[in-house]
Amino acid sequence: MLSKVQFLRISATFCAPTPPKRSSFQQIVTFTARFGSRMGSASHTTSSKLLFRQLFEKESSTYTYLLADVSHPDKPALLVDPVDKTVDRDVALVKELGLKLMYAINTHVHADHVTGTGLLKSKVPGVKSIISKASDANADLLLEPGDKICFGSLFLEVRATPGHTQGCVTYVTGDGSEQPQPRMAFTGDALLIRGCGRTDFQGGSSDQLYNSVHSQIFTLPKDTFVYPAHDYKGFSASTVGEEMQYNPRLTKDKETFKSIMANLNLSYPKMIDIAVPANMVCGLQDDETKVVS
Ligand SMILES: N[C@@H](CCC(=O)N[C@@H](CSS)C(=O)NCC(=O)O)C(=O)O
Repeated sequence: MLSKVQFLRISATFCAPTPPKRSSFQQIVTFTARFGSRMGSASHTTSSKLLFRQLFEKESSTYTYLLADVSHPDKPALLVDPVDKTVDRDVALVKELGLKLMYAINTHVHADHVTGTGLLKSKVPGVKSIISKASDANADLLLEPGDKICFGSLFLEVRATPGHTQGCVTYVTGDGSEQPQPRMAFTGDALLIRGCGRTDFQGGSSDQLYNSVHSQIFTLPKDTFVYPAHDYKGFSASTVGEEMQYNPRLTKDKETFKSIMANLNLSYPKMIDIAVPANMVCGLQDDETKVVS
């Protein structure tokens, strides 16, 4: 029997070049982009076939992202960084849009809110939870850098971007003619718009975060859209080029960055003692029937 990690590796290998088949992922189809956000429609276009929604949870200022391949007969979908408090909204939206939710994915073990992953698994049969192996958290599928998450003909690739936490990853839409253009990077808390995640707990390291952003995100094409897990300033999206030019922390040299991060003087997130243990089991405690709320 294959382990979960082996399963993912095989999916990744077969994902892009596999000719269309009838079921689940590993399919190559075409898609139509439909954008929306809490601040109105995003002002950009991407390749057709992709349905994309940016959703917001106001207490923790968290963005959740819904992506689906609507040209595929099953309309396979995934949610990035769902929040427990807004799961009912997200499930209703998935239903209204006629999507088949396959994956509930986290960019990292959040400290400020409980992930919606566990609730989604209990409310939508068949949904698989996903997080990085480096997070040491439990989930159905544990990712390593380079792995791909396929939904229909589309996929996200996994880039390791530790520094805010040890297991942070950034999910980037695929590179290829059938994938959305410009590319889209779901950066979690590694890169925020004109900011970045703090580095003072959960194995955080400003040295590592600087390296992660510069090597894994700032090397993407400049027109790549940046979609973070949080925003505290009223922004909804940025681009790699914009952040390379205007990010007040990450445009500095590494030593200046480290000094900025060491002097943020932020108070600990209010929910940290509840959120971290709950999120280490993807929002489920003990077993899949006991859900943290
Ligand atoms: N006040 C909020 C927590 C705000 C916070 O610390 N945000 C984190 C991401 S969630 S762990 C962060 O990295 N912020 C960076 C920054 O520069 O603000 C609460 O109590 O939940």
